[in-house]
Amino acid sequence: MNQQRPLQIGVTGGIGSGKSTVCRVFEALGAPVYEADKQAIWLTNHDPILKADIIRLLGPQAYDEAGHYNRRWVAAQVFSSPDLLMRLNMLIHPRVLADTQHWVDNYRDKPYVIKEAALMREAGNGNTLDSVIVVHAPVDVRIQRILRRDPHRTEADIRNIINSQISDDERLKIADYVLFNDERQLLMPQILQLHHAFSQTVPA
Ligand SMILES: CC(C)(COP(=O)(O)OP(=O)(O)OC[C@H]1O[C@@H](n2cnc3c(N)ncnc32)[C@H](O)[C@@H]1O)[C@@H](O)C(=O)NCCC(=O)NCCS
Ligand SMILES: Nc1ncnc2c1ncn2[C@@H]1O[C@H](COP(=O)(O)OP(=O)(O)OP(=O)(O)O)[C@@H](O)[C@H]1O
Repeated sequence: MNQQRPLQIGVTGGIGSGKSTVCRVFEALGAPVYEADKQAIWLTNHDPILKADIIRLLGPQAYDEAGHYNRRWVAAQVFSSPDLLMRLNMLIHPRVLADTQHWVDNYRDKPYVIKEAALMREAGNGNTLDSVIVVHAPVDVRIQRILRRDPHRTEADIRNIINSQISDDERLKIADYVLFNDERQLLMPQILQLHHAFSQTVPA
């Protein structure tokens, strides 16, 4: 396919909805995937200006003795303080957005690329995305999945994170497509349908 740029597709969803699971399937189908949350963490450890900004915002405990970003401690601070979370987001997101644009340039020959992120249009990501997929699952199912996957988190921790994120109703409003990852509907056929559609669409 000879086109100037790939379609940029966002994948978002609440904690435990199945964003990463969905992205692994897109990847197996040949789509490059940018994992914004993971890349954000990488930047907190490798971008010295960001590191200094985070220490200024949260204090030296944001990094452990070896100088690594202290995710558990930071999570305890920001997921119980909307103001701190917003300030942390404001430090991290401009860097993630810039990093994404460089990344996309590597894939001009692909029909579409995927950007997985906890925050989507609410973090300004929407400006560069052609479509947003919301992965949706009921809260109770998500909590059970996270309790199984992350033994260090309690149900109260998970509910705190859910309350720090936009509501399911708000998230569904920004969706161009919804993937239902509940226990009733099969995920694969839904993903395959989107893969075929994106593979045939030429960006405007
Ligand atoms: C807050 C931090 C320390 C929590 O780390 P921890 O290892 O405990 O959790 P993890 O990263 O697995 O995230 C837990 C859940 O919260 C979501 N999440 C991550 N960051 C955010 C955020 N800023 N706002 C809302 N939800 C978020 C994740 O998608 C996941 O669903 C860490 O996620 C972080 O530094 N986040 C800021 C980076 C960011 O803004 N990511 C989004 C980039 S678009
Ligand atoms: N349809 C499914 N059936 C059973 N388990 C699933 C399903 N979808 C996801 N899971 C499991 O649920 C857990 C959460 O899924 P995943 O990590 O993909 O969610 P996420 O939205 O990326 O999570 P986070 O918000 O924490 O980044 C994982 O252990 C995953 O294997």
